[in-house]
Amino acid sequence: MPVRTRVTVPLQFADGFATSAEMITFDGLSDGKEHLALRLGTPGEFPLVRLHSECLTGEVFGSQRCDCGAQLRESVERIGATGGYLLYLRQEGRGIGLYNKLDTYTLQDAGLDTYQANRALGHGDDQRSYTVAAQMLGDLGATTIDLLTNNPDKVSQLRKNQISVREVVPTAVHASPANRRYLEAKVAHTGHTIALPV
Ligand SMILES: Nc1nc2c(ncn2[C@@H]2O[C@H](COP(=O)(O)OP(=O)(O)OP(=O)(O)O)[C@@H](O)[C@H]2O)c(=O)[nH]1
Ligand SMILES: [Zn+2]
Repeated sequence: MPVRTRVTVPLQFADGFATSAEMITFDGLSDGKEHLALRLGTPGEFPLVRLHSECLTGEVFGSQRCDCGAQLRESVERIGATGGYLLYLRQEGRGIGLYNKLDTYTLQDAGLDTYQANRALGHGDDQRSYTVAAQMLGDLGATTIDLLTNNPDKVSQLRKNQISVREVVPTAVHASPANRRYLEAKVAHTGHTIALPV
């Protein structure tokens, strides 16, 4: 499954941080979606990698209900400094899609947590598979990596798919009054390693 295109794109974030990324596309990804890899800095023997799941509300519009926008911004800078890859995975709403995610927000506003709301609408807690991410890393020749995440499921799924995760590097904690319940649910429910301030 080959790399299709590599093209350099200058980036500038809302806070002024500027860098550039090589954007990499792929032919024949197993789920047929347009996942994207960003090569940042100069990847060494053990590139720093983030599997980042799409969140249109958080990343495009700055929604404060989650930490996705801040994590994306942080990841680009940190990976660029170390050298590695950010895989931008088209897995909106932990795999249920944008409309379904917004439906779950209405239930969260009525008191359910993020996982209860998914289940109430007939979805799984987390429908993401990282098989395609492992395929992309294989194509990039990045099969022994350090992984930037607080999500233990990303680590275990990659390891089951022939990616050797040497070190798990936590992201910063981007807590705010608006996303605190969401982060607490992740810690309680899926064992995310997020040290929330008391
Ligand atoms: N269903 C649902 N999805 C959400 C909600 N809030 C955020 N998301 C989605 O959750 C995903 C977050 O992805 P990631 O940034 O990879 O976060 P993560 O799984 O916590 O893992 P790390 O950030 O690596 O620790 C994105 O696809 C968001 O769209 C929610 O309340 N409900
Ligand atoms: Zn989000």
